[in-house]
Amino acid sequence: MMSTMLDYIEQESEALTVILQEYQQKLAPVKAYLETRPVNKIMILATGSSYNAALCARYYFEEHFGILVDIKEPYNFTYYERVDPATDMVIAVTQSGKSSSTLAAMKKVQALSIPVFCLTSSPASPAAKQADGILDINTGLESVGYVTRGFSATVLNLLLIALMVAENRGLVTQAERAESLASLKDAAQAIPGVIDKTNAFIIRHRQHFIQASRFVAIGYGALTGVAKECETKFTETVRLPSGGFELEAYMHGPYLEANASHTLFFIEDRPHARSAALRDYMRPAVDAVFTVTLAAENNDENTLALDFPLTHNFAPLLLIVPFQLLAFNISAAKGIDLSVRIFDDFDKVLKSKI
Ligand SMILES: O=P(O)(O)OC[C@H]1O[C@](O)(CO)[C@@H](O)[C@@H]1O
Repeated sequence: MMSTMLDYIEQESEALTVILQEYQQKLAPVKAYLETRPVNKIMILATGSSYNAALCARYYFEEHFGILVDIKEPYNFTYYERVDPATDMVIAVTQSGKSSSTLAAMKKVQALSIPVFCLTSSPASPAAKQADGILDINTGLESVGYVTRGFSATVLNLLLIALMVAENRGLVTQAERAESLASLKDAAQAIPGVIDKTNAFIIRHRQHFIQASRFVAIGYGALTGVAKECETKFTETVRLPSGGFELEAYMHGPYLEANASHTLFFIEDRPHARSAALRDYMRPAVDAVFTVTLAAENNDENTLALDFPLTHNFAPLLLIVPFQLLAFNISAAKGIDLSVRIFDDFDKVLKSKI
């Protein structure tokens, strides 16, 4: 039987655990490259969910270790942008390995005699073949195009690359490295519990989610990537207007569209004063505000409290799961069959995937 999006979400815990066990082999080209030069600045080329995954991981590089990261949309990079001469390493992230814009951007970098790594779920794909080093996400491809397991696995691989670069540069002690790996393992193993809590939350608010007509997710720091992936996943599956915003950016224009038909999600790794202030301000203006947080229960029925403290930069690994489940459940409740392709000739006509 064909796997569903729900099957892939349920496989995340095991998939992340395997990645943690095997990343030294799967990401070996990174280690070999680091032996040739120290890396201080990385350029990531990615689009869609892969771009969102890079947003989730970037602050572990940057805020935690001081390793600079530029994330670029491949199409604009190819036609309008240049490589910063300070760039030490280029990683193209494409789960399918078939995104044409990412492939074209890789070729532009390589034409400058700069090597490009490809982080992909498909080591036999065109982008992987084009790469100077293949970094295997180590999950295999998903038969459902609306990736979930692959998204979480991409975030984890990028976090592990950050750790490898930091280790090479002497930015992390062996004790901190071991502690970080243990924390990532704990997070992977916490996913089944997150799924249970989310299922109870979805049952509680099912009627609301089914009739909602506009979804907005708001996050800060690494959680901006979670908000953006909520936008991507809801748009792809629920197929209603859905937006994902950085907290402060939402306050500069987007809030003005709010009305009584909006459902707002606030994404928090712990109690966050600025997020709470915006939530309190917006509550009377919209249909409902929900909070998805790693903090403990607070008796608010509109809060999904995962009660699993985690450092900010690892929080996306757990906080994305409720949005993946919401996307699956709301689309199912609306009778959308995700196994039926729509716009079936899109790639053939637009050639966005080869
Ligand atoms: O990571 P990839 O395979 O380059 O895909 C990027 C994006 O393209 C899509 O597959 C749509 O074509 C999205 O679902 C995905 O986020």
